[in-house]
Amino acid sequence: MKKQTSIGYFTVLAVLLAIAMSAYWLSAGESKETASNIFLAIVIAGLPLPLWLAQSLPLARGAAKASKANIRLESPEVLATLDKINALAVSKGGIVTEGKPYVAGLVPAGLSQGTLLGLAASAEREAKHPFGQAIYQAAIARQARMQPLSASNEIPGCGMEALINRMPVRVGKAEWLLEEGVDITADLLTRADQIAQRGQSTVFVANGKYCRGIIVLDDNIPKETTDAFTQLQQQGIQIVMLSGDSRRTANAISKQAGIDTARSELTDQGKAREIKLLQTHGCTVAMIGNGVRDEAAMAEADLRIHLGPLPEKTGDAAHDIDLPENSSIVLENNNLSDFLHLSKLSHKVMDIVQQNRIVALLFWLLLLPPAMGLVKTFGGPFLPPAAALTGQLCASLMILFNSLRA
Ligand SMILES: Nc1ncnc2c1ncn2[C@@H]1O[C@H](COP(=O)(O)OP(=O)(O)OP(=O)(O)O)[C@@H](O)[C@H]1O
Ligand SMILES: [Cu+]
Repeated sequence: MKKQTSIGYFTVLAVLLAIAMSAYWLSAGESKETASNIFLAIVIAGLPLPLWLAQSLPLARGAAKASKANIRLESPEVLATLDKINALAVSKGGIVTEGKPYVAGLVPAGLSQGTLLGLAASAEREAKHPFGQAIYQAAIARQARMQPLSASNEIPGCGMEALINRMPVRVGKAEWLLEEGVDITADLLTRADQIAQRGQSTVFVANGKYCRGIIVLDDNIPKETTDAFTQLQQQGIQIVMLSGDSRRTANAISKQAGIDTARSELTDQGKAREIKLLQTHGCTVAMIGNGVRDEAAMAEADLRIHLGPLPEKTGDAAHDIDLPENSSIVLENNNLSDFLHLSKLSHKVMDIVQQNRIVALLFWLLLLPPAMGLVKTFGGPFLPPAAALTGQLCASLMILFNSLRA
């Protein structure tokens, strides 16, 4: 958008300059015909067509290349922003990790493992959070005995509460259970800390006021993901993980994944604040988020990246590409290394834009002074409009061919 208005400015300037100079030469005794030629030559030489092509051609070329690699861009201008990105914010679940958590251990307190799992799964039956779903699936796989629930309520960022046998059963993070008045023994809290230091997540299960144990959840970190992080860091992009999980778990995972900074125990709004904080520190931030809970943070980021294929088309052809959650970039191959390739492409494209702008500038410097009559003051001719046109075409062609290298 900004580019568009500056193109408009340059056009107005060229016309004003043309009027002023032809009026000047008319008053200096030149014929009307010469004056109108001067007017034409200045307008043609001053038109910002090459300057406009300088950016739009390489960007369009880059966007076409990206599209071939199954990378959808909101607009080609996304590449210009991407060139400036120096921080990448990522969510933990589903971005750093595979996003397929599984129950990796049970730490019951005074009951059997099966009973603990069955109790938690009974509460998690309708859970949306991947942890809840993993617990429910594990209980089915292990044929743990489940009880009917009369009501349940999932509290985002905290856990699940359900009414089972007229008793409130809660499954979630320790801080939340403690707030709800649940007693958690120091021993269990220590166990959870030790588990978290391995990069696993823990959720506590409470029946009424009593904590019945811990469920340990694990989620793999794909090697391709850590490789992509390393290479992005080599390109000068710092990786920041934003997580709702505990500090110990988040720190351990970020260490395993080779991530620079981890921010943990964050709410939706907390994640959004972290993005703003990065920006006030001078960072241009891209974010790869995960689902509805990251929408607030995504909205703050300079670039919003969606990892994974586009949702099925609903059949209305009104929008040719309907990017989810206002994404700027969709990596349809669900591959983080595509972001790396796109980032490299953006640097190449913007280098070419820079060269093109120099070409456009040089031709201006070459054409405008003679068109204005600078050579005439030294006894030479005015620049004929046809020569101005040839010069502009020449600049545009040079820019076109240079842009093909993108
Ligand atoms: N249905 C649930 N069952 C059990 N625990 C839950 C549930 N929903 C949330 N929690 C607890 O709340 C914590 C925070 O959840 P949140 O969705 O904010 O982050 P996360 O999924 O752990 O991490 P990230 O945001 O990095 O992917 C979880 O780590 C978990 O302990
Ligand atoms: Cu920074």
